[in-house]
Amino acid sequence: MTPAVRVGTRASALALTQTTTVAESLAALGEFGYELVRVSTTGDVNRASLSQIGGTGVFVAALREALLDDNCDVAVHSLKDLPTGEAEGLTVAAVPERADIRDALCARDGLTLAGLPEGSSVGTGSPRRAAQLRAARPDLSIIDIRGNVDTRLARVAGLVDGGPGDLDAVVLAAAGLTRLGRQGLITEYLATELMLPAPGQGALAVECRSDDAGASVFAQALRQYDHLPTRLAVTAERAVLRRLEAGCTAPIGAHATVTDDVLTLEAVVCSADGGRLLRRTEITADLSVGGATSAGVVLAEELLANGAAEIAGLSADL
Ligand SMILES: NCc1[nH]cc(CCC(=O)O)c1CC(=O)O
Repeated sequence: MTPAVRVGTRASALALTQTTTVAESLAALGEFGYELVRVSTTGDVNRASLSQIGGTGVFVAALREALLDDNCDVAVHSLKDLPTGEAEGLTVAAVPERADIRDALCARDGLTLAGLPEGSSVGTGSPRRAAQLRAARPDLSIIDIRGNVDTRLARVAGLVDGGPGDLDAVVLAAAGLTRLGRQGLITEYLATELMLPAPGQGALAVECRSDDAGASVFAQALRQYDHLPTRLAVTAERAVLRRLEAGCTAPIGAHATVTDDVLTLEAVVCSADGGRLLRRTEITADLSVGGATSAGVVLAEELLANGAAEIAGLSADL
């Protein structure tokens, strides 16, 4: 009997549902058992504003340490929380098929974004969401919020029982809400024309030690679980972020779609106040990881050539 594969996860409700789905799929593909190893991360423990904790990878570092210390065999991350740099000794061995990429509005009284009265308060901790909200609705008051999905939902007046209800709406990733069974609270799926998601939003990454990526009991299952169109899309999106030398809290959105013959990549760079949005598209027929990376780099350079660094306060040079 093969020993159970140890699957590292954050301990939040969202992480646990995501990880359980991944672990079940892998275990079924590879015919092995699994156990969950819960790891708490700086992002979970520290309640300060995400922009304040700063740095990339607040949700990820402890999981990576657990892998490197051999406390688990694979780790499951939300791909959008994964820093774009390589992690020494570790490999993203599978990117499963992506869920809904959109951001979602959860508002009081079933309101949509257009229907929110003038001056309404909308909570988000994401500079990218804040800037695009301000661009669409300059009259709104955007409130910086933190906490897990249920804590944020509880801030909306009358949305869930017993919450403080001090806001008119919050914006969250549709994928996270759906994974938690909270999709019924979504009052509008925000169109990507209005709100480009974070690079990697709605996708997961399964990471393992590079030594195990080729030959371990679970390596074959990871290869089968990898979904190439999703991997190409997130590779292109993350290449934009990487070339712009920006992290997951930068006011940058990116979204790629992959059909049988082309990859279409869109990206937006925003000023914090939403006054300037620079948005461009790049298309490539090279459906390889290298081709997806190049598309992201080319698009980032076009954004830089049009003032992206100044608009978003980035330090990247052309
Ligand atoms: N930064 C936290 C985070 N990381 C991944 C998700 C949602 C699920 C996803 O995008 O895959 C969330 C919550 C949110 O942004 O609403």
